[in-house]
Amino acid sequence: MKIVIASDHAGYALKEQVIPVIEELGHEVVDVGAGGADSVDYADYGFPAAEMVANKEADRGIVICGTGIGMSITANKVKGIRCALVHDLFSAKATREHNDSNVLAMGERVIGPGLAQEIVKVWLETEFEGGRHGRRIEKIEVYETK
Ligand SMILES: O=C(CO)[C@H](O)[C@H](O)[C@H](O)COP(=O)(O)O
Repeated sequence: MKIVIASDHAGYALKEQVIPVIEELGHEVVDVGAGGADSVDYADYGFPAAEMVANKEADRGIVICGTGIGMSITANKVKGIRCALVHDLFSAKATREHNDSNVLAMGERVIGPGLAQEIVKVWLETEFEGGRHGRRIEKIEVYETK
């Protein structure tokens, strides 16, 4: 898959730590910044990443800020995006199986790199279950067309 990744300054170090994990799994990574730890605004990086997924220029996205909250709010403003803020392995698996989340948000100030790397692996490798969960997602998509 092609995976777009974005962070602000507060997620930059974790972004650098998860990129090799994504590549080791055989995926292509497109890094849309930030390019360092100087203070920036998460929306300037979260919107371009989410738009790449929504426009099918990337298969999935990973967005990282200090808490993951600003990035997840940003990504979920983009039509077609189902961004899950995840800081545990159960949720990483469940949000793929049940929500077919297409963007993963994490907070560098919340979890360490080891857990974040495991979350990324589980999130990338877990398939959507479909069935009743597909019906629920369709209701979100109908709402988005209003
Ligand atoms: O938006 C956030 C919080 O919801 C992100 O965690 C940001 O990374 C954070 O707000 C940045 O804070 P800073 O004091 O400007 O480093």
